[in-house]
Amino acid sequence: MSDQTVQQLAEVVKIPLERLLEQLKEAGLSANTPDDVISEDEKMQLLAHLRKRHGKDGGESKTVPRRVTLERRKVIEIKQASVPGTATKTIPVEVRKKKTYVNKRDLVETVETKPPVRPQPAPEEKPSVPTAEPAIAAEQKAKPAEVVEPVAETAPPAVEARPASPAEAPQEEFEEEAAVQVVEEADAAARGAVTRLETVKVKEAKEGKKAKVEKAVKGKETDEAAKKKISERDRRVEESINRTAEKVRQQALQKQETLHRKKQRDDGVFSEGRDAPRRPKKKSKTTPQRSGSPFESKHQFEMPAAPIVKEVTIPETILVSDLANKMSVKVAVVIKQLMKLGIMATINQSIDQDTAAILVEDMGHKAIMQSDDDLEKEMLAEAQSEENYPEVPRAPIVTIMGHVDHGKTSLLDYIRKTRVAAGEAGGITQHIGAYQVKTDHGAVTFLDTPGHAAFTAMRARGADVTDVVIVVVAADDGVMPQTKEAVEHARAANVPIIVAINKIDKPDANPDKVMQELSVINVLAEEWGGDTQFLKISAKTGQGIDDLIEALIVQTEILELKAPVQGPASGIVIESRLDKGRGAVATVLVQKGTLESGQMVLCGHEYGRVRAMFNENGKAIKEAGPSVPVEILGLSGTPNAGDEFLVVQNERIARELAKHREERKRTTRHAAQQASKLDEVFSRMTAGEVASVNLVLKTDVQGSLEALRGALVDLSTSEVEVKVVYGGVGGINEGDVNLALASGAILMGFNVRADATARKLIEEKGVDLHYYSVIYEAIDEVKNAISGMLAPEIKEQIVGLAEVRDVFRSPKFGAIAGCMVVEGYVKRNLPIRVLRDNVVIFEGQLESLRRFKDDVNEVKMGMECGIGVKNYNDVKVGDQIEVFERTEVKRVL
Ligand SMILES: Nc1nc2c(ncn2[C@@H]2O[C@H](COP(=O)(O)OP(=O)(O)OP(=O)(O)O)[C@@H](O)[C@H]2O)c(=O)[nH]1
Repeated sequence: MSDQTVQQLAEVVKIPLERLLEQLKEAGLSANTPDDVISEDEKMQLLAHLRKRHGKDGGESKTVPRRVTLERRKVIEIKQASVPGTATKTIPVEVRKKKTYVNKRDLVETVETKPPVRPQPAPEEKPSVPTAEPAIAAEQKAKPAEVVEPVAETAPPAVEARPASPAEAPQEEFEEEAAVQVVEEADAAARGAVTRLETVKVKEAKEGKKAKVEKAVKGKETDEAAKKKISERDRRVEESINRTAEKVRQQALQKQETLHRKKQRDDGVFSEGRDAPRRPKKKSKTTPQRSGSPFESKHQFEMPAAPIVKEVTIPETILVSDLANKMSVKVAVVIKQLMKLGIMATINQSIDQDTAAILVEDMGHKAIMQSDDDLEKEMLAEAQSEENYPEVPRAPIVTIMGHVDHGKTSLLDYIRKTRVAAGEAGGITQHIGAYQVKTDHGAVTFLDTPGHAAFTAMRARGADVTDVVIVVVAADDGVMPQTKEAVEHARAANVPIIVAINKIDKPDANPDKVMQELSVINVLAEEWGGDTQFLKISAKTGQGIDDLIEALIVQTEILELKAPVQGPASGIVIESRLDKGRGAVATVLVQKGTLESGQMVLCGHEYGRVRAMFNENGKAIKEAGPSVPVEILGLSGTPNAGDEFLVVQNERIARELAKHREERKRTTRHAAQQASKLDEVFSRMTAGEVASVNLVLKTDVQGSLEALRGALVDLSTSEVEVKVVYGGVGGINEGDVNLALASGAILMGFNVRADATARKLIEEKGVDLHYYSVIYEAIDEVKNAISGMLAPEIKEQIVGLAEVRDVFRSPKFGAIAGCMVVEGYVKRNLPIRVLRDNVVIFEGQLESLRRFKDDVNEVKMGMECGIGVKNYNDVKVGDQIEVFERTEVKRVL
């Protein structure tokens, strides 16, 4: 561009001449008339002045400083000759790198890479006092600017006021779209947050979204429309967030409610099984809330305003913990209540039905008594078919008893050998605890457990299987103590007796003597006017054995033994064992119905499907009818001999019943222990429960047995009968305990003690055992028990037991027993008894108690000591010294 006059310049830049002259003057230029020539340099001088002045005035200073604050902005001056031959022009250029525009505090400038959009003035609002500056700067537009941008402030207002260029319009749309997208993203983020049930995150998303939206929208424009958009988006975002937050809250509430219910269930609020209120069905996700606030469903369980009266079913015995559970209270509460009733019980202790009932009523609930039998009957009724099947005659079940060596085993062997093995040629005879023999008149089943001990042990477990007892007496030996025991045990069980006088082949056999001796104990032969069949046999030669079997058949006819053949089987477990290869093997005796292979059976507290059945010859069989012993495989475990077995319809019932029995076994132990206590005779008598007091009596000598038996039986009144179910001489053994258990009897030891095995059983089963050393004490106690006048009891407690291992003679003390204390402790000043074979042979005091050379007061279990017994010098090795203590116990009825 060549030099111009002021007039020309004014025309070019389109400002009044006067104004230009004035500006020239202000700039200190010499040109002051319209015709003065202005050089290029002067033009630049004028531009610089104007710029300077604008900077001072503010004009665009509001925007400039914001921009110049950008550190990366670089202003350079480019010298360029716009027209060849003319002087080069200096163009100030501001270089801004896009990235460096980021200004965190002012987002408007961060987003923009172009000059900020200002409110567009209407064309007439053009500045009334234009300056030369824009015109000069406008020239820069022509220059190439790929990497540089024109300085924003050099753009004339007209340029700024023009509508957005076509290039800017899509950019604007894009930004709007971006903003919407941000909103959508935020929404999506919020939805994502909702699904994770994280309210906090939702909040964050909310804030994040807002910021983004603001950024985006502000970056675009700040006019009213934009604000409206922002507020509209804000509202939408807000709504979306609120919606998601609401969802989150509802889900949290649902979760809370579920937990609340679970806790209530755990606390036992709904612990009443079937009676418990049903849980409301879980709402499906799509099901809308019924109405109102989402908190509506939170408290479906409301604190009751009045105490809840529960109907508490109480079985015969119940564990403290179970009782607490049934009343939905803590165990500690029940224990406390029991203490108030004077009962100290622990959580695992079982209490009887009456106590439980009192406690339940005390706690404001209703007690419903339930007998275990009822419960089991109910379950059994469900398990078994109700149908009554016709009964047909069945084989008798026979047990052989007798004294040692009188020929029980020989008799059984002979019968089995001749009858079973012969009949089942090739079969491998095996011991399965019972077997059946076929005769011309019918079959007979023998229990292969000879002896009254096994018989009574079985009875003690509640299994009265035997129909007939054969008492074997050796003709050359006569009636012996165990012969009498056998008779008494058979009588206690109310089982008819057949006497087999064995060894008749022997030259010194004297059957008459046997008959005579038996008549003394009231076993009278038919030919002597009695009702007992006597057979003379020889287990060795087989003489008379056919007659014996025939007699058995006759007895069966008299007894009219019958059982149904049809229907589900039931019976008794004879014995069981665990076989390495076959698992649990049980011999069962079918009493009713027919047992078939493949059926589900319940045996005591074991159950299982019968995988296979074998008879006594090891032959697999498919079914077994009444009185048939059979070995079965497939049970879950080994049941006890004497357990009942029965066929049930399905496994579920079998499992439930087995579990119930197991539980009952656990809880009824305590109850069983109280079954036959002398203390309770009167109360049970008055309650109409007992009409007889059964006693098992063991004494030191025959004389005291007879005296005691007679005196005790004489105590019988019109209301109660005192029965000595068994009386014998000698220490109390396992058989005696089993007999007492089987016949609900009280055990009495007169100057005798129970042996170790018997003591263990007594403790385990809780049999009531009383020791006496004076006859009238025993008589008085039974008398008082049945008359309800129980005097304070002088209770003897055995505190220790020492075994004599050696005996020394001392000139000073006489016989000194070198002992080992095997139970409890030995105390010097306590009374003692000397026992020989569990029979009391001396009662007195200790003279000396020593450990090594020292006199001591007490010696504990596991220690050795020297004992001198006062006034007794006959202590022998193997004797026992029992130390006891007498305490007075007040009786409570
Ligand atoms: N002469 C003869 N001897 C017999 C007879 N019965 C058994 N014996 C013998 O008597 C002895 C004892 O017989 P067992 O059958 O073992 O007697 P048990 O009663 O079973 O004996 P325990 O099992 O110890 O109680 C054996 O030596 C038999 O051989 C018989 O009828 N005549």
